[in-house]
Amino acid sequence: MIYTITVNPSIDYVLQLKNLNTGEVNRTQNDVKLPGGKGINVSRIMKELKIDSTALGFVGGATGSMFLELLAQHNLKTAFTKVSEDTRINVKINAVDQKEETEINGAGPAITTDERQKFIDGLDGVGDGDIVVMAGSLCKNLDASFYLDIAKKIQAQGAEFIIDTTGQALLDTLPLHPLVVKPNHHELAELFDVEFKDQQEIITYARKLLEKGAKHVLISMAGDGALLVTKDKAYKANAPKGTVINSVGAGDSMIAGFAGTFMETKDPIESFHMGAACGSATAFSQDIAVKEKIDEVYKQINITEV
Ligand SMILES: Nc1ncnc2c1ncn2[C@@H]1O[C@H](COP(=O)(O)OP(=O)(O)OP(=O)(O)O)[C@@H](O)[C@H]1O
Ligand SMILES: O=P(O)(O)OC[C@@]1(O)O[C@H](CO)[C@@H](O)[C@@H]1O
Repeated sequence: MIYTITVNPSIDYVLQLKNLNTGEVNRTQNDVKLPGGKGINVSRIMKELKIDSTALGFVGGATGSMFLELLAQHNLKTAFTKVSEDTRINVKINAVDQKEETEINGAGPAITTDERQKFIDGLDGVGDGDIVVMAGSLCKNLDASFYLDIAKKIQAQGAEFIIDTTGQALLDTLPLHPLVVKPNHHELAELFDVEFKDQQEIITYARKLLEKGAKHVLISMAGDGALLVTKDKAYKANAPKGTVINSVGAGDSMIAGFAGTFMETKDPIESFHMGAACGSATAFSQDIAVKEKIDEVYKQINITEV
């Protein structure tokens, strides 16, 4: 079984307007509310790929109830831990004429010691052969060691983990050998406090994540595609041409496509191909991509050694 952990899920309030004028009243052309959060997006893509997953995390308050209602439409298996503070609302603004996406993400609820413990105890059933995907920001009073504690616990129970987070929280988990890490190229540069001049430098720094313990390293580069870097090789997936509608969740979709395919095939290149297809398919969709879109985009992706 794959478990996804979204510590800090959200209602994603996606607003589309022609132009965003800050300091003025702006009116939307179209708006939707989606059940958001990185692990949720991973579970949603896995559902499209017919791969079973259970979504875990903290939910609370009236916004938490609405989040669960929105999520119910997707028929995912879930086991959330209830908390007393409200689930956050994240605002995503797509200014169509300006071709600009602006995101404002809430801080999310504070988690009490009891709620934290209840969540950790809920992982007792995770075991041999399971994969746990941990993705997204932590709630405001959870320290960076939260992911590390989970990784240690589920590993002791025989499961593997994938982590999609940034900064020190990511670096701390590398000695535990995560199955996959997927920083985007900006996050990779920040990790090492460098600026990349070319693709070769990105590959060099991605390899440092392998040296520190990651089993597979993907680097996503939005409209420039993605890289899969192994000890002695590197592969590039192109980003097919298409109309970008809402790229929120493209990175999560890539992780879902990679992890789901890897669990079934153990073939990193085929998994990368599917990951890239899911990422671009989501960028070309209003919401997280559906299977038909993924299949269409898959045929337009080429994986080349670089
Ligand atoms: N404009 C685009 N055109 C085509 N493919 C795209 C585009 N944006 C994203 N993708 C695909 O999706 C992958 C993941 O996107 P991106 O690099 O934006 O991830 P991210 O920064 O983790 O995003 P997020 O946090 O919003 O999920 C890219 O590597 C690429 O394959
Ligand atoms: O604030 P975080 O946890 O880093 O990111 C949360 C978020 O931006 O990530 C998803 C897209 O990747 C969205 O569904 C959600 O709103």
